[in-house]
Amino acid sequence: MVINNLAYEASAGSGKTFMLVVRYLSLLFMGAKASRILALTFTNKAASEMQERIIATLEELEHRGELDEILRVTGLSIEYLLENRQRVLDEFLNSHTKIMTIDSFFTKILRKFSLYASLMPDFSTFSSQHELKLLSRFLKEVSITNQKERLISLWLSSNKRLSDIFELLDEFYVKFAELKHIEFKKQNIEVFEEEALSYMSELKTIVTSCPSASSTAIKSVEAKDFEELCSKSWLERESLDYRTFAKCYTPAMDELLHKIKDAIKNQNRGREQNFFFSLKGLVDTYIKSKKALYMDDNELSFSDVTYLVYQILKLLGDDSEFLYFRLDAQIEHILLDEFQDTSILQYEILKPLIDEITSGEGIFKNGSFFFVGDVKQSIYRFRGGVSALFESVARENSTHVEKLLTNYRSQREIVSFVNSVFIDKIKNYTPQLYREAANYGYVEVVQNDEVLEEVVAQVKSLLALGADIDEIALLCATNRDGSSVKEALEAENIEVVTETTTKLINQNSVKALLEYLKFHYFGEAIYAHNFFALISQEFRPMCRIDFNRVELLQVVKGAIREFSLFSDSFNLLRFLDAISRYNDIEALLFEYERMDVSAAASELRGVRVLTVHKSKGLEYEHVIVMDRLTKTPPSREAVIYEYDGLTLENIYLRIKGRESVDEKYALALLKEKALQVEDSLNAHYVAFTRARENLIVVLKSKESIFDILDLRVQKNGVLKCTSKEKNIKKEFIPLEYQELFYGTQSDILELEKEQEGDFVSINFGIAMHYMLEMLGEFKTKNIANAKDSMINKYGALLQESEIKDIQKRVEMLLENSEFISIVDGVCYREKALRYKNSLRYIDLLVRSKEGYNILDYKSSNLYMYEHVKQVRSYVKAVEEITKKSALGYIIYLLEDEIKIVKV
Ligand SMILES: Nc1ncnc2c1ncn2[C@@H]1O[C@H](COP(=O)(O)OP(=O)(O)OP(=O)(O)O)[C@@H](O)[C@H]1O
Repeated sequence: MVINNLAYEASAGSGKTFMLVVRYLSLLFMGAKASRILALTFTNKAASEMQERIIATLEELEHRGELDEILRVTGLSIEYLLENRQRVLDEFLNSHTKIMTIDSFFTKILRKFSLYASLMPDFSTFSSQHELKLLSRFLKEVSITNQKERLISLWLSSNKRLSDIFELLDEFYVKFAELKHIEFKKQNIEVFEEEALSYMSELKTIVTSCPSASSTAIKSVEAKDFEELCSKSWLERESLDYRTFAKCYTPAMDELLHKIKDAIKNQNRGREQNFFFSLKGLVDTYIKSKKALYMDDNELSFSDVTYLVYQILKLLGDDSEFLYFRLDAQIEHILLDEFQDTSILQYEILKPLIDEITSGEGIFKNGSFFFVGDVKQSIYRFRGGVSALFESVARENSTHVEKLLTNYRSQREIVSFVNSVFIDKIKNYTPQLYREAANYGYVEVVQNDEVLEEVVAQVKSLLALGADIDEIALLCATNRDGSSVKEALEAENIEVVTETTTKLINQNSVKALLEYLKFHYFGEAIYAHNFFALISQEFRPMCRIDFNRVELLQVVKGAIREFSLFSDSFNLLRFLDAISRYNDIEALLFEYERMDVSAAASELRGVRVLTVHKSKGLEYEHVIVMDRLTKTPPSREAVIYEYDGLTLENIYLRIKGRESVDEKYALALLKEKALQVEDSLNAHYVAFTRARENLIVVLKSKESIFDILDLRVQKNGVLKCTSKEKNIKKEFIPLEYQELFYGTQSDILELEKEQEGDFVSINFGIAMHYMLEMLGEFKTKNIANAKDSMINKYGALLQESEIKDIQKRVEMLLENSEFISIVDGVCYREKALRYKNSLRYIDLLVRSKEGYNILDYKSSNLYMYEHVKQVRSYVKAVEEITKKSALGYIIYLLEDEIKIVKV
């Protein structure tokens, strides 16, 4: 039976994702609505793959391993499942599913409650210039607030690059909630420096006054400044009674040694306080710059989104139920993948939702909570993932935790090899069992300092043995190594698939659709020709589509249908899903290059070259894991964060040699090093467990990243490549695709649907809106300027008579006393206009003493019913969010009258 509150903490390849899909399908078969199941992953790739896995499992249910598990979990009969499979699939494909990344989910929450953060709901998370803009704003702000000195001293005192300081600011910003309890005070560190130097001079006196002191001893106690003093190697010692000072040693020297160490320790601590004090001060400025950026440009990074959602949650305090009320109304079941990578902040945000479900007191009494993860695969500590969270969340929610003991992915040789390598390395490692049928497999550990050559030779030998090229993966440590491998393989005419080639936007079908959209937007014939070339069809003239009348998603769906672009089904589904996240055609066309969505794996050809981090959750028949091509750079992190379980206990400034004078710091450093080792072990564990049949590890003889594993050169099992029947592409069944529905803007700010045949031109409407925006205050004296701005921008698209007409309508508006009284208050104008002319959101929001007025301008009253519906939804949204009363008005600026309709 379904256990409502369940987690799987299990090793790689044991079927966690498998169980997640089983869970999802079991819920569907038991009657849960797909729109009420929230399934969160960490990457877009994982989200798309889960979606596809659900579809594929339903399509091939009778042949899938999942079937038995669904039967076990649901207690339903096989006949029932098979009879209902098509219905469940149809419902799934036609519902607003909620399978997405945790970042997208938070973005949806923020859109819904954006007014709490003084944001418009149409903020963007895509801008390619975001970091640069932030840096320039921050520097400006630093200069205005006279903090240049502070920034420079911080920069100098940490020996860091400016970009490192920037990274630190961001770290502090992300960890703001965890850092709250730690205080920093400015200190005078010179006293400690003087103190240390004066003890040093006493020490020097002792040594130099000893006639038998060696010249080395005398040189050892010379220091012209504090810095030189700190570089003395004898500071690492507990006593000076050793070779260098053998001839002049007295116990008084040790007393001085400890006094010097203490003074250095205090100086270091003071320096640390000053550093963090300055940093914290700058963090405020940094946050201010961030806020300015998202207020002015409506642009946010994902960490801003998480930060703001958290802030809203705290702001609402006990009222936070309100925040979740509307979400809860839609979410009945929560499924979380790769839970070990969840950060504390992310969990804090999810917690009220989980609490509601696990307490059984929400709207849905039968809600369920399910999460899977493997602490051994936690490799995102640098992003704030704290693996201890898994255990603590399970405890806190009284979650039933189960293990999965058998590896369903790999052959015996690989399972045994992994067990033998990690049993003594990873804490609490439980050896995995292997499937009965998995009696084969091959593992080779090969040492060759010519790593690239070896890797290419290995790939060639796999191919010669008949390996399917799409089933060979090469895992490397860095992107740069990936590029080198790619070049080396391509030089041998071996096809390669890398992250760039796997980008969705680089797939032919998607490229074609983008060209299609460009043609309809820009009107250049070249795009139309490109489109037909990419879909291998003969050119034929097309009528241009007006994006103000037809939704972007409909345009793309229309093109897929009209040109029968069904062969690349999964990529097209991914594309449809991805574009539903863009506000409008401009946002898509100007930012699609940053679209972080990868192509469906089944559609690509070549050896997969990817970093270990990117290989998480994936599996391949043949895996080659290679050593780093260059030396591992030393850790550059300036700050050490010391955690006790989930609590950030302390933070330290990394100072060279500090560990020999400060025990607390030395302990923290040790802990940090142990964690780094753990990270590396986990990364190797992830890498080795990706293989199904054959695993080859290529290592260097010196400075190998695998040194911590004590690997020995070996060959186990027999290298075999069974060439399987290639996936024959199935006929694509046209899907009735619907925009994935996350309950955000679409329900609050329903898209305006202007229909064909509007009698005034779209350009006319756009230009009129623009002029109204440019007007600023609603005063007649502003008309001339606003008109000029409008002509500047839209003059070329308008007839002279239309310009006059617009001016006349605006003048009439400003003479209308009812309008003037409605706009009496603080006015917030449509920000999305930056992206040109979007008519979708609230044109004007007026905050008055009584509440809010929402105004929507229209140049024609042909679609009054639609308009009223739309503005009503705005009113409802604003009232709900602000808890103040709101009134909606449609302002018709008609040819010869102003008509105001109150909704
Ligand atoms: N009960 C099962 N019966 C049949 N096949 C299974 C079962 N569980 C898992 N598998 C298969 O084993 C492979 C590994 O499963 P899955 O990817 O779910 O493991 P995982 O625990 O999520 O791994 P990782 O932690 O490495 O991401 C998949 O090919 C999956 O289809």
